[in-house]
Amino acid sequence: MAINQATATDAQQPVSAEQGAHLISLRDAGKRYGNILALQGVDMDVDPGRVTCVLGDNGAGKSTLIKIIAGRHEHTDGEFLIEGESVHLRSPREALERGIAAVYQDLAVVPLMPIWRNFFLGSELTKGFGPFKSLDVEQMKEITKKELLDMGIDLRDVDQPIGQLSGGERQCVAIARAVYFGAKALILDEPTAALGVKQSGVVLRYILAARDRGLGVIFITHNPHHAFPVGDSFLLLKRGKSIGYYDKADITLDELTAQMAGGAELEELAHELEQLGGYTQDIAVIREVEDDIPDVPAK
Ligand SMILES: Nc1ncnc2c1ncn2[C@@H]1O[C@H](COP(=O)(O)OP(=O)(O)OP(=O)(O)O)[C@@H](O)[C@H]1O
Repeated sequence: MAINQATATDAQQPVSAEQGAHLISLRDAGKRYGNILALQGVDMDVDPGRVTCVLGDNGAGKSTLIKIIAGRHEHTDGEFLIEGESVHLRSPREALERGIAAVYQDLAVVPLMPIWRNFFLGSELTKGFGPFKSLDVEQMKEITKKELLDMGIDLRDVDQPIGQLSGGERQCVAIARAVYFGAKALILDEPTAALGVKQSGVVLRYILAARDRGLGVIFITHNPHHAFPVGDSFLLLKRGKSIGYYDKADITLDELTAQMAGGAELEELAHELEQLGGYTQDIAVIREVEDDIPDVPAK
């Protein structure tokens, strides 16, 4: 199997603030918690209008990576650059001020509040002055409706409680919200992990919509079948280390799946089982389950 590992683009070139710099770059980046090395040697780039996928199993280091980029934990090794400037983010607010928004799996929504209220939560529009100041409900409803429609999300009624939406729809509202509030980079933390095939397809479509709006999207997932159709580049993590960084042109879905499943480990297991009494069929079944590709709706 020939896999061309992409050199982390321009990895060694000096990037001085600015022109031609990537929106986000990590160079040999890592994170230590005391003696524990949670993440090491990560090179990746995020660019406007592109989807960078981060794949890895449990404990691979995905959460640690998000925490660094979203400003929740400072990196301890290597470099983190935003538009060419080397940074150490100290809070999610700092990340937001630099245009990096994160949408987490357990979305912070108020289920009983209407969709429009959740859309503007913490950034409510007001009208009038002084004692006559009040929430501009009509405008907030109108903007919510328009922004959702612009992303291709047609919800009948923005007045309904957000808790009545499906998990996938809620993720989509969060994506539209980040786009409206001017995010340049959007981190999506396993947005399809808890969803069925159909809902996952819906979320994947909005990932592409955010990309088409010019955002640099970082899509965290453990599912290569979700990553491959929407991704432009793929960072593979395993036990806190980068095991590959590929451009789409340099890897196929089968190769990505094999890398994720630990192709070599599976072969070894097949060999061992065979010696124990020929259970190679079990391996075939494992592979079939892994090949269960969900439908991704056309853009
Ligand atoms: N605060 C911490 N202190 C010490 N070790 C940590 C801390 N956070 C993460 N780790 C360790 O770093 C490694 C990577 O963990 P991380 O949570 O980033 O993986 P993950 O890919 O997000 O896994 P999962 O999908 O299971 O959430 C693990 O070995 C974990 O035990």
